Amino acid sequence: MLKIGVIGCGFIGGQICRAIDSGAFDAELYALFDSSQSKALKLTASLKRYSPAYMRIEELLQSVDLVIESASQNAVRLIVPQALEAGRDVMVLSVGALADEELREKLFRLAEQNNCKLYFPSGAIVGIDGINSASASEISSVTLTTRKPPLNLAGAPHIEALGIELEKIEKETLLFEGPASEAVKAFPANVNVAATISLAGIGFDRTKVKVVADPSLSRNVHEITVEGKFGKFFTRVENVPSPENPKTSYLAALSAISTLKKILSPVQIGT
Ligand SMILES: NC(=O)C1=CN([C@@H]2O[C@H](COP(=O)(O)OP(=O)(O)OC[C@H]3O[C@@H](n4cnc5c(N)ncnc54)[C@H](OP(=O)(O)O)[C@@H]3O)[C@@H](O)[C@H]2O)C=CC1
Ligand SMILES: O=C([O-])CC(=O)C(=O)O
Repeated sequence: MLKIGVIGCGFIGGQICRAIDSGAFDAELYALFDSSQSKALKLTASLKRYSPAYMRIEELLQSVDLVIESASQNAVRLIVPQALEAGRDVMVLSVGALADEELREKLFRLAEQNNCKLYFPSGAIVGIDGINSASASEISSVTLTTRKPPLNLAGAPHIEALGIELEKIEKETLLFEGPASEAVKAFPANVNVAATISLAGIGFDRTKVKVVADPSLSRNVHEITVEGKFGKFFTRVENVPSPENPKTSYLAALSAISTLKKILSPVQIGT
């Protein structure tokens, strides 16, 4: 059985743990880590089948087969290189960290050198399958427009730096427009999806991102437009936000669970 260690026990980590705990996978939830030990212990106490140990990172990396990062971009920088050096496969949710070219190249090099897999789930968007297919030929443009209820953007460096008063936004307002490389730094907990799109498609500098605060919304909406030799496609998803962390959409957790299913399955559907 595949032994799994989850780093980050918030909304996505919790959903992944509960899915494994349901017994639906040929996998064992073996270890947890979170910067808040009490959060990890509370999660363990809520499980029925498994009782994952709370471990120091070094111990966790020596004990599991697959590491799932569902913590933060900082955790990717600190922990994922060590995980790959230890020969572990890694699923990364805080994909925005890979906008850093040096880190990205390091992770890809370590994965190759150590014969490890790096998995980036589709997250809160639909259309990564199409971008993957289209990228087998030429893609000319990719645009992501993310619309969220204003308060779901709270705490983002862009909002803090510009002193934007989110609670005073009364109509649809464009807050950011620029390349994915800048978007993921401006909104590290809101547009990791821009990084996933960049990795699948035409890179962080050519992928265009708009972030819009819209007080008429109750859902996190992501629209993607892709043009290339294949033609053109447009996707739009209206995501139910997590009640625990409304920046994050429920679909992001489901995509991680689905990626785990794909890893364990002999049958692979979709690109
Ligand atoms: N790829 C995608 O499509 C999506 C990606 N995400 C990203 O996935 C990640 C998880 O999201 P979500 O579950 O909603 O987040 P939560 O905030 O609910 O949970 C994250 C947990 O990880 C902890 N944590 C943060 N940094 C570290 C660290 N360095 N080491 C150990 N624990 C850490 C946090 O602790 P504390 O609260 O103390 O910081 C928190 O308990 C986030 O980075 C989020 O931005 C989210 C949605 C979509
Ligand atoms: O969950 C979402 O809607 C998207 C998100 O937060 C991210 O990509 O970081």
